[in-house]
Amino acid sequence: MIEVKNLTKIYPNGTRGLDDVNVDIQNGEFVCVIGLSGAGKSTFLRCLNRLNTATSGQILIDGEDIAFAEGAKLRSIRRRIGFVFQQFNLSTRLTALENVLAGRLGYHNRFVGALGLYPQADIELAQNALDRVGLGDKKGVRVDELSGGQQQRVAIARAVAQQPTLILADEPMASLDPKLSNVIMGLLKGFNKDGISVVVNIHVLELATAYADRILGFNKGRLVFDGPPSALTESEIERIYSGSVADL
Ligand SMILES: Nc1ncnc2c1ncn2[C@@H]1O[C@H](COP(=O)(O)OP(=O)(O)OP(=O)(O)O)[C@@H](O)[C@H]1O
Repeated sequence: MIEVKNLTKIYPNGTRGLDDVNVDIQNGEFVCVIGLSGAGKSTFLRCLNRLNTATSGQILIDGEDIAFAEGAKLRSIRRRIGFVFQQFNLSTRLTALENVLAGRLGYHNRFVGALGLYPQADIELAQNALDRVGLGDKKGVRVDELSGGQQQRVAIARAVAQQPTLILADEPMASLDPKLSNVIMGLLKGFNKDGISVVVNIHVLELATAYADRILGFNKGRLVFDGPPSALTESEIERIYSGSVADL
């Protein structure tokens, strides 16, 4: 369970990326985060796994506050959180399997990755993850020879190979042909059904309402909606999307 309390992020230039956000996310939930560009969706996700550090507040993951954790404590929490980026963040000169194996790095010392000395159990886990995203036959292919959609599926397999309790996905379809949106959301939903909590930033409202158990709506760094898709009335949608992008 994730408990976010009074989370505020003020960037060095004074922008409030997050403004006093309070939210609990239960184990196994599929949460979609919506809002205009600049509303704070990425800041929220990046604070949850500490790619960004908040200015104040708490982030309790299973009771442990990670908002300002460092060193071994941060590493041990982070390895159970998979992150899927808009731009995939793969090592393009490595194969699909090597990229997925990188999801295991948090479990080993630094020589294992550098020398490619992954245990057989990791190789099987990575192969299974690639099979689950439908790319088992591409394991030996360099990822720069794969399509964007295939690369994002490799990135999802890497996150899954971490054996995470939580996957965070920051606009995972934004760099892809819209036709692939349902493929990516479907994969995330499948892993969610296995018990992994999923939080996805998404700008397509119809996809958010189709897949989410719960929607979080941000506006100018503030959480202005928290509820199931069925509670997302026209007036709530207006509240979430009020203000122009230029104001933010
Ligand atoms: N590194 C930074 N330095 C200063 N301001 C930043 C930084 N990163 C984000 N911001 C600002 O913080 C606010 C929230 O940005 P954030 O990227 O979290 O929004 P978002 O909802 O994810 O938008 P998008 O959908 O465009 O990615 C915006 O006003 C943005 O300009």
